[in-house]
This record gives sequence, C-alpha cells and structure tokens, in this order.
Amino acid sequence: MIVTLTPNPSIDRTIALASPLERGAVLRAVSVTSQSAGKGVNISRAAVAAGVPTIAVMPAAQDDPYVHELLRDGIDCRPEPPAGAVRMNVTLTEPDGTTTKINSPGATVTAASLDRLRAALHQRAAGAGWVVLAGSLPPGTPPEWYADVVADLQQVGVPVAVDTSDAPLIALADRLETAAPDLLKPNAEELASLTGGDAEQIEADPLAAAAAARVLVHRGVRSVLATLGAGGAVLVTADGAWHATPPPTTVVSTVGAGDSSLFGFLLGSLRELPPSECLRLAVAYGSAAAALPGTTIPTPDHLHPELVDLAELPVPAET
Ligand SMILES: O=P(O)(O)OC[C@@]1(O)O[C@H](CO)[C@@H](O)[C@@H]1O
Repeated sequence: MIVTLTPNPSIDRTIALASPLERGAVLRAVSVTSQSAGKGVNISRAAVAAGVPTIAVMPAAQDDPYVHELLRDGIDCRPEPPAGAVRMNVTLTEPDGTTTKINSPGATVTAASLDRLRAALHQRAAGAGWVVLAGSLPPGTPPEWYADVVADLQQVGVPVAVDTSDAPLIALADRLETAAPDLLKPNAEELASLTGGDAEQIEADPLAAAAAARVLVHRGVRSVLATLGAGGAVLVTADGAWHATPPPTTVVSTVGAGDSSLFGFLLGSLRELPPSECLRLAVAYGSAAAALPGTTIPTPDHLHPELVDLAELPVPAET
C-alpha cells in the first residue's frame, strides 16, 4: 500500500501548441486537456495502473469535480475540507517536446485545515509500505510543515518518501538529523539548492550528482533518488551508488516524469528488488512518462525496463 499526501493538488491543464512557443504572439493549440493531478496524486495514479493499493490524501471538497474525476479513475482518495478551491496549473507543450509550466500558488490554507490533513494522513499511514509527501505547500503553510509530518510518521514507523522543492525542501534539509525521510527525490536543481553545487553540472555528470546525493545520505537520508532529466537518474544509499540511463525517448511532455520515476522506485522497493533494480524501474517509468502527452502517467504496458542502461558508480570522495 502506498499512501500519498498532496497538500497542494492541481488541475493540470495542458495546451499542446501547433508551433514553437513565441512570446507576444497569437498561438494555435492542437489540443487542450485537463487532468486531476498534483505530485502525490500522480503517484497514486501510477499505483492504480500497476495494481498497487493506494490512498491519496489531499485538501479538496467532497463534491469537487476534481475528486469526482479521481474516483472515476479508480483512485481511492480521502479529500479533507480545504481552505479554498483546487488550483489550476498550465502546461504548454511544443511540437519538439519542450515543456513550459506555470504553476499557481493555490489557495491560502488555515492552521485548522493543515491539522485535519495531517491527522487524516496519520490515520491512514499505519501499515503502509510507503507514505509519500509530495509537491509544494500552499500559501499559509509553515515551510517546516513537511519536516514535522516526517517526524510524526517516524513515530508511526512507516517508510517516508519526500519530493518537494524551494523553502519546504530547505526546511526539511535543516532537520535531517531528527526528521530524515527514508527516500528523497530531488532533481538536479533541488539537489544543488541543498548542497550548494552547480545544477547544470549535477544534471550533466552522474558522478557530481552522486557526490551531492551522498552528502544527504551522510546526514541520515536512507536513499537519494536524483532525477537528471534526459540523463536518467542516480541512486545513492549507504551501500553504493548507481546511474541509470533511459532508452532513446521522443519527449512529448515532461510533466509527471519525476512522479512516475518516484513511483517506479517505490514499486521496486515494494517488490523487494535490489536498489539498482529499483533505479531501473524508476528510469523506465520516468522515460515512459516523458513520451506521453500532458500529465499522462504510464501504465506497466508503456515500460521498457530492459532498455534502461545500469552502471554502478564508484563511491564518491568524501566532501
Ligand atoms: O507546484 P508543485 O506542487 O511543486 O507541482 C505541481 C505539479 O507541477 O507537479 C505535478 C508534476 O510533477 C503536476 O501534476 C503538478 O501540476
């Protein structure tokens, strides 16, 4: 069972442009689609498609069309009374797969709605194989909220994965000594923001990514899965470091690729595969997602794990 928390869910509206994006121009779209989404919800979607039991917790009104869509799609969701409407995030995709995203802040939350969300998660977490805390925090949330929730879940004794960015990620990193998640999934930019490295170098060089990730492992994170875009992903644990390169992929939309990668890793972990095979599944899922339009999340039929290239990395020098 994977329990996901999406504190700032979104309706993802994807506008597929007929021509390259040009600022200030009138552009034609070939299609416009919408999907109930947000990082944790995307992971629950992947779980449903793979036959893994999942519960998605998020702030939303019971009668919101957002929730109806999730239920229609077979996602067991536990919407908690929200402080406001679900935000809309806009994705612009160009014919060559270039993806531009505009994410709204979301409605400002109250302390009461955060407490309800946290209690709902706590209630469902017991016995889960993984609990995933994913995405941004809505305005009004203290940046250290995720760190508090991780500490809370440690009392429950369930493995916790976190994928977030900006202030909540920095606040979590400041608390690793007492609230280290079992899995952290930064991209190159997020990893650089935590370790002071250069994001472009981290994305381009798996050894640089592994060195940065190892800093977090030394500080208590059990596994760091660093996603590197077209460069695949690096996994670092206390026992080793691995790099996986995706098969050649025609990119259509990168939205949801990171969430799909994280799910692939969790799926491998639930199947008790060795770390390198969890990484292989992560990259198979991430590259499959990049080949799909909008926020479409891959199903097992989309995967080609046999085409993922795996390499063990030398243990990076101490930093
Ligand atoms: O604004 P956040 O919470 O950081 O990210 C939200 C989001 O970009 O993440 C998902 C893709 O990872 C999308 O479904 C969604 O729009």
